[in-house]
Amino acid sequence: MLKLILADMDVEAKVGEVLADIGKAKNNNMLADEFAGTGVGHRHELHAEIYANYQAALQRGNGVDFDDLLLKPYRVLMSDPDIRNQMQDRYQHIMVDEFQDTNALQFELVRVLGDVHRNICVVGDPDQSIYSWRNARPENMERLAEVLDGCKVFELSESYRSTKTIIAAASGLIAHNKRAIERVLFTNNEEGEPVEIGVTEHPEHEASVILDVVERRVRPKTGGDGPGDAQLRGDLDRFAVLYRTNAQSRAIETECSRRGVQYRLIGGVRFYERREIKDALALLRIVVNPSDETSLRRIINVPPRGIGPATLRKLEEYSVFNNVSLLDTMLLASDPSASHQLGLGRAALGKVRSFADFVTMLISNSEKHYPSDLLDYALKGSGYRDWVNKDEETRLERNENLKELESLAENYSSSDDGIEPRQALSDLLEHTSLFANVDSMDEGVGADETNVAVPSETTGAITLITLHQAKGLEFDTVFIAGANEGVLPHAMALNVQSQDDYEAACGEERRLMYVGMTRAKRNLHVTWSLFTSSSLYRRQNVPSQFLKEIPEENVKEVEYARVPGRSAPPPIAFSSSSGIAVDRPRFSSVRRREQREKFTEQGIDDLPVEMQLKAGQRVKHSQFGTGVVVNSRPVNGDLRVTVAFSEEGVKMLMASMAGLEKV
Ligand SMILES: Nc1ncnc2c1ncn2[C@@H]1O[C@H](COP(=O)(O)OP(=O)(O)OP(=O)(O)O)[C@@H](O)[C@H]1O
Repeated sequence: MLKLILADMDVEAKVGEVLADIGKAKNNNMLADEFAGTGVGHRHELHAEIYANYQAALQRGNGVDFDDLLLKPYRVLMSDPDIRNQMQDRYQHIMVDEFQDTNALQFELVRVLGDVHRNICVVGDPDQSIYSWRNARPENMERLAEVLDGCKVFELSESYRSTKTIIAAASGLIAHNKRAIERVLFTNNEEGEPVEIGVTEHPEHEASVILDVVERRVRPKTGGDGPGDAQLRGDLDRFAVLYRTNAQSRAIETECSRRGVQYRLIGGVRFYERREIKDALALLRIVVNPSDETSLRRIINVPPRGIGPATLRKLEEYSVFNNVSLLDTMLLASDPSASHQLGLGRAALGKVRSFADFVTMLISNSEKHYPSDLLDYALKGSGYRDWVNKDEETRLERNENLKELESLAENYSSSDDGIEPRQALSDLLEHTSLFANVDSMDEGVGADETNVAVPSETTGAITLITLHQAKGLEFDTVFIAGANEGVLPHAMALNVQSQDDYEAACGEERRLMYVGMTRAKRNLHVTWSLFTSSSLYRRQNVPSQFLKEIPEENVKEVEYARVPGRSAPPPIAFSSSSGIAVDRPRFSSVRRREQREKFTEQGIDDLPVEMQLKAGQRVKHSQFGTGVVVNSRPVNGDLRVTVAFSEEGVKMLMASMAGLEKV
């Protein structure tokens, strides 16, 4: 929808940036005109204008976005005392978990709803705040204590989950963040094993190392035939592999498949994000809300029915110019003067009319037919079912998914409880909307056109999950994979404008690592890889800066691959299939300290020639253009460079990833 608005306005703006600004404004309780007044400059004015047009388009389509689901009720509560009283009376006790991840508007909603009875109980941990990019405000915890008179604060400092060593390791890491409250966790659990930090060759090798550890742990003392053994499969539930980005699951998935180890991929393509489910629900949504243009656009030419982009464009132009809905515009196709008005030829008009007639027929039938019959008819009548069946490769999976949706629709298809068919359809769609967006926050989630098989939610499988999604969960053994600089912390946190931005962004990445580490009950393994791949053209990685922040007395280092420049020979006995490590005795503390000091004290002259960028050096960047190095500092074998670009201003970059050319 936003792309269309930008095209109509004939302006160039980045969709992601505009949506982020609109979301931020809404989460901070600002309508478009209020947002306009909060800043200056061309970009701000443009985004404010786009926000206003976006809101008008939502209203035309009788729709709201997710942020409106907070903003609109809040505005109603604040402007209508009757509704406010009613709601305050209905919710006499309010409990909120993960309060550190609430935004400004959620805070206000809780405060207003609980203002009469004042029975508010919230739980949260500012050290686990990982959603600032969704406008979360960890300081809401302290603010609530300030605004609620007589509020009692209970410190929950005892961990019942993890071993002493894991708690100490995670606490040592998070102590590197600037924190408003320095919470000290303790546990009465056992001391436990040291946290294992393993260096591997490349992601495939890393996956292999992880699976080796799993296999060793689940292998029975006597009998059995490896993890394929039924008795052992239950064991696999105790393991989880955590990673920063969805894309990282590839290597681990492949290795699991290769070894026949069951895995459960969390955050892959979920049921409601699968293409056929979205298409089927779009058909039903138009029936309930004929002005829902997003849904109409989704299936107007799915399956292909000859209403191509050029025809759609003309329909949309007419719709926007005359301020009528897209479906109403399509219905004009029956009018004798339509060809002239819409600027469409006879063939195109016929196709538009035919589909518009089909949709109106569905709408009228929704008065008398319950959702399961209606869905069946919609899929057949629209040609969708035949279209799905044409694709040999995917038809089984897609039909199974549609069948599952029909089973759900059946739950809403009985006249026994006196609910009318149209109301039943609304109820069904409301149910699906709630589940369709639960926590689908992470990058990479929601692939649309190609469904990836998601292993069933059975027991007996390793969990593969992003760090963000692992929040709140716990496992006996946790692997944090890909602990490389640029991955964790993510490159986005490294390539920022200023030291303050860097500290804020890296602080959040550190909290993410902290969340990951505290998911482990007994064993924690953190791995990183020396190279980006096994190919000849691979690039060298740098270990995550977080690794050296974990107190060394809680760590055991294992070299599954030889680290260049380290004098000690790698204590590895490679098996024929993969690198099964023979544990290396720990460095003595003195030697380790010497090594670290050497590492951090490395000067610019020790770096590869192309990375030796000193103040005053002119450089060129593919995106930011030319600039001058203002400052540079070696960090962990890499170089943090501050560059003043003539067009784009000052940016802080990591030399290994920025691709800076000396000019
Ligand atoms: N009082 C208790 N006695 C024994 N075990 C407990 C107690 N409280 C919690 N646990 C156990 O400790 C573990 C962590 O508890 P819980 O998930 O409630 O913590 P949490 O504070 O929500 O953690 P996080 O926010 O880090 O996910 C669980 O396995 C839980 O069963």
